[in-house]
Parts: sequence; structure tokens; C-alpha cells
Amino acid sequence: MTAPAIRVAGLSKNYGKHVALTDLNLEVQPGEVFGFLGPNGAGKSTTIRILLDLIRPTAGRIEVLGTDPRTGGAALRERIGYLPGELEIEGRNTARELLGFLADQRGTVAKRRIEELAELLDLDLAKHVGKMSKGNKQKVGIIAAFMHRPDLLVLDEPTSGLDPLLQQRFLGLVREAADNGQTVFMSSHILSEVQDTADRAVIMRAGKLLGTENVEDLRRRSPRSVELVFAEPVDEAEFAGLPGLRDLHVDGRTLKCTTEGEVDDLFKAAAKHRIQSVLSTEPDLEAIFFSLYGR
Ligand SMILES: Nc1ncnc2c1ncn2[C@@H]1O[C@H](COP(=O)(O)OP(=O)(O)OP(=O)(O)O)[C@@H](O)[C@H]1O
Repeated sequence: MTAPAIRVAGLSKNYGKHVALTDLNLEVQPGEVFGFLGPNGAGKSTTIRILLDLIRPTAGRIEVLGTDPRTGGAALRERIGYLPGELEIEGRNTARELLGFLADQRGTVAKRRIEELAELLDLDLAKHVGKMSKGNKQKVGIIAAFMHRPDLLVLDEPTSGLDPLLQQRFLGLVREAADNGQTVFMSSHILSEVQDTADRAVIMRAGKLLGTENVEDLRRRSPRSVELVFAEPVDEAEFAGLPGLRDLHVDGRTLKCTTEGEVDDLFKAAAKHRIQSVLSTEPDLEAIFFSLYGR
């Protein structure tokens, strides 16, 4: 059997007296797209920095591509594409020069590949990196992580700063990497960002793992906020008590509620009236946690 791409056992990290991670255990299989979910401060970046040996753990065992990151050195780093959460790119080089330099270090990148990725992400390679916007710097970081087709991609909040169209293009890159047999470990504080690409996800909160989830199940079980506007005022009593419905509030023609699971009953009840508009949004991860795991 092949070794897991990432294996973390009993991982803890304290920053002085502050406990950032407590007894974290997880395994990511080769070829898997794995979502690492949690709100700000949950400990995602800390875990990722330990995987890259940028910081050292307080306790625990870690293997990345079958190797301890503390001893893996350059040979291990070459097999990983890393996109930091807070990307700092400064300097007077153009993006083409910077990426060309990084590509030469890795040795195996066709120059054409950089041009293709830049085209896909709509990045002007002739621009000076120091003068770029946050979004454009993020694109440079994404290209640097993906260009050498590494065995493992470790991406910390990869879509931050990208507009929705580019987020979609980025997710296409993740799917392509997965089709190519690469492993992707990707952190996010938004479920919808990983639900289209990831097979499995773990949810972190305050340095602890709440659970490992099949992403499809997670999506199905997650609550959604729904707002319906009718042509005429409706009576709250018609909707009260419907299965999977909570926080129901009707004010004249507007109905607001939270749904869990199927929305069939709600829509059948609503369809007795003329519906003018429907708005359905994903609540933030905190709300999803509370709904799935309780307070
Ligand atoms: N260098 C540091 N010194 C002290 N505390 C830190 C340090 N880095 C992180 N922390 C704290 O450790 C906890 C975990 O932070 P971490 O950055 O890993 O969370 P995160 O899930 O990545 O969140 P974010 O998305 O905000 O980066 C937080 O409470 C944070 O304030």
C-alpha cells in the first residue's frame, strides 16, 4: 500500500502560553483533494506551516510524502507546491522574471507552461511584482505553486483576493491537478470553495478537529438561509412545523428561514402562492458548525 501523502498524528502547537493546535490527527491519501476548513484563527495556517517545516510543532509526528518535513530538505520541497496564506512578494522584477527564476530552480518547468497559466488567470507577466495588487500577487503565487506539477499542492486560502470568475478558473486548475494524480491539500473558511473540488474535508475550530466529512454529505446536511418574497402576504402558520425548517420569520410578503437537508416541503408549501423571488445563501462556517455539532 502507498503511504499517505500527509500523515499527522498527535500534533500540538503552542505559541508561548497560547494553544494553537491540540492533538490533531489526519491522513490525506495520494491523489485526493482534501479541504481543510475552519474559521479565522482555527489553526489552519499553523498546521500548514508545520507541514512545510516553516515552524516546528510542540508535539506530534508528521509525514509529508512519506518523509518527516524536518529532515526532507530541498528534495522534499521540490515535490511540493506551496501557496502561503499571506503572500509577500516584493521587488522590482517582473512576474515573468520572478517565475522564470523559480522555474529554473525547479529545473523541470517548460516556459510555455508559465505563459499558459498566466493566460488562464489573466495575469500580465510584464508587470513588476512589487507594484501588483493583492489579487495579481495571488495569481503569481498560484502559478509558482502549480507550474512544476508537484506531487503535493499545499494551498492556504488560495482564492482570497480572486474575483468569482478567477476563482472558478483556479478550481479548474485544482481539478486538473487531481486528474493528473497530484494530491491537493487546501484550506478555506468557506465551504462552497471546497465543495466542488474536494473529496473529503476536515473541520477545525479553536485548534481542534471537529470531524472528517465526506464533502457531498457535508453540503447536503449544511443549513442554508432562505428568503422568499411572495406576491401577496402569507400566513406564518402555513409554514410553521415543516420538517428541516427553523428560525422561521414571516413579515407580510417576506419569509425568512433556515433549512436543513431537503427543501422540498418548504417549496411545496410556498408554491401554493405566487413566488416573486428566492434567495438562498450559505451561512458562514461558524453557523454550519453549530448546526452540525452543536455549541
Ligand atoms: N506567531 C504567532 N504567535 C502567537 N500566536 C499565533 C501566531 N500565529 C498564530 N497564532 C494564533 O494561533 C491561532 C491559530 O492561528 P492560525 O493562523 O493557524 O489560524 P488560521 O485557521 O490559519 O486562521 P487565519 O485564516 O486567520 O490565518 C490563532 O489564535 C492565532 O492568533
